[in-house]
Amino acid sequence: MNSPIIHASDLGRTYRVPKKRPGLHGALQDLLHPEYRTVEAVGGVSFEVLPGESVAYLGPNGAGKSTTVKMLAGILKPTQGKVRVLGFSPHAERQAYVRHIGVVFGQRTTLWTDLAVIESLRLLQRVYHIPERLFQARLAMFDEVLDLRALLATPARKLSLGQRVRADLAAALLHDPRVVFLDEPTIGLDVSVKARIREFLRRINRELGTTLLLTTHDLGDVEAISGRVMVIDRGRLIFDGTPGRLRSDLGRGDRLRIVSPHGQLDDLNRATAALGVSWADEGNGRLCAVYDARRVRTPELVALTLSAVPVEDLELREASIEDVLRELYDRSRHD
Ligand SMILES: Nc1ncnc2c1ncn2[C@@H]1O[C@H](COP(=O)(O)OP(=O)(O)OP(=O)(O)O)[C@@H](O)[C@H]1O
Repeated sequence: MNSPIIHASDLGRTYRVPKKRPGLHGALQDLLHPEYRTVEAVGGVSFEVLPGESVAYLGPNGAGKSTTVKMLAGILKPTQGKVRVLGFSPHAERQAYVRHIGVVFGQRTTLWTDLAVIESLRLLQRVYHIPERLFQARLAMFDEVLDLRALLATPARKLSLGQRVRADLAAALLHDPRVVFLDEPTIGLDVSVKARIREFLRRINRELGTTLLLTTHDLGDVEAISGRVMVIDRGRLIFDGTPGRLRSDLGRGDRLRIVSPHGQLDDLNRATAALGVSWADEGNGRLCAVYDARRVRTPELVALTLSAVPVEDLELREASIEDVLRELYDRSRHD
């Protein structure tokens, strides 16, 4: 049995932020006698990650995702709990630790902005003592999916966002790290670059066994890359499981939509009342039932619907991960 390579136990982080007092007098007071309040970004999360896993770390804006990634990557020191990755304490042993991990931030580059991409990669080759043969082999592999060669001579500051993220991925993975943390790697990218990056991450996870932990707001990333989803909200873990379990645990939100210009809402509601399903009129002869496929058998619902009204067209849609997450966030906010 594989033992975990990431251990987070009651891991938390607060920030001290200066209070702002109103008016000119307040501004002067802030300057002379600053007062602080404490903001809890991550309130104590516990999880473990096995080698070779690909984990999506999801949550609404401000949930604490980036803060967690920064603590895992050794950039931020936790204010609570414990974290160990690959046997290292990331912040305390940062210098030795960074040789074993890769970090990619979609929103900012880790390349030297004035250097041509190849010069940055050559510098990293020296930092990580990568033999020339291996360096060339890795470049060739990256080039296959990321189409890197075309970018090598360009300084990072002149790259488009999509080109820059591709170069950043190459830089973060050059030393063949065992774990890679990615904070919104596909943010702002067009569909074709996104597809390329997803393919690349899938390959390094499947073929090289690289462990991935990525934050994203793009559920396409989750479907394409991750076998496990962790959801954080207001600094707390509210879900940890497979994308399939995320859907089945929260199966509500499945939809049956019909086109029935002559169908009566009352007839439909009467026919499906025993199942506890009610219908909404969406206009133009379209009628929709939102139901929970764990409780209601879809074939039975369809049969009752077809016997109640004349149906011209029928469409079934499973709850998407997006629907499910929305419900999860709503539920967590009302707890
Ligand atoms: N340097 C900082 N100083 C003060 N507060 C901060 C700092 N960084 C983050 N926070 C606060 O901590 C909380 C969590 O922020 P974090 O960036 O980790 O969330 P996130 O889930 O990554 O959000 P997003 O999806 O918007 O990127 C937020 O309330 C944020 O305002």
